[in-house]
Amino acid sequence: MIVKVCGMRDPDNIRQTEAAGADWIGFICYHKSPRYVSHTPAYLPQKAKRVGVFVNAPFDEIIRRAKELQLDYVQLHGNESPALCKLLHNEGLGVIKVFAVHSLSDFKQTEAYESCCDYYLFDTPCPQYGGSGKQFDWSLLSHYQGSIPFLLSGGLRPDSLAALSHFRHSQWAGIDLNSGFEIQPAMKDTTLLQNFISQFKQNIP
Ligand SMILES: O=C(O)c1ccccc1N[C@@H]1O[C@H](COP(=O)(O)O)[C@@H](O)[C@H]1O
Repeated sequence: MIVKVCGMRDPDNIRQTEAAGADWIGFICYHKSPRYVSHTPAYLPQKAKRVGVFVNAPFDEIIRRAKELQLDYVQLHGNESPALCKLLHNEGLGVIKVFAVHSLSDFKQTEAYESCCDYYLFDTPCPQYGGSGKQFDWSLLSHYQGSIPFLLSGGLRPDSLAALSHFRHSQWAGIDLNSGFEIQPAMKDTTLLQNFISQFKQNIP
């Protein structure tokens, strides 16, 4: 299982999060977010994959930030088209398309992205596009029958372990941790993260 920790910008906090066992570390490149990363942190993850989070950004901006932050993946939270995903994929970037899950009809939209995405991320709908701190109804995911693996996101917290241990889906590939582990926006509690990640990986390998 992949454990992604998102919304980071402080160099020491990034280093400690990587040491805590995060497989992927995310940088929010959306200027309206309180976790916005305006410049390249003095430390970038070396072992963990680097993920940039965007909301309706133009192709050129995504490519510029991908170079600056040495991104492995781009995570797209807006109305990005399959054509844009394809262009980014052709540039050598891994593509994670995000879908806000309101109802089972939302899974229909995923079909158009199957040939251009590496992962999907299912998140809670919110006006700010992400970082809501709220969980959605995971039982809706039983209606997702696509071929692309997905990360589960939205409001995961230190006390989510029990619920995660009961969750099952053949395409479930990982989780995304964000505001539920913060001391303040963009600063994670790395002791909480270390405990959570080690228990998660022991129980759900
Ligand atoms: O965290 C943000 O501020 C943010 C803003 C805009 C788009 C995405 C954002 N974060 C992503 O939101 C999800 C869920 O976060 P949370 O656990 O509910 O706080 C996660 O994928 C973050 O990458």
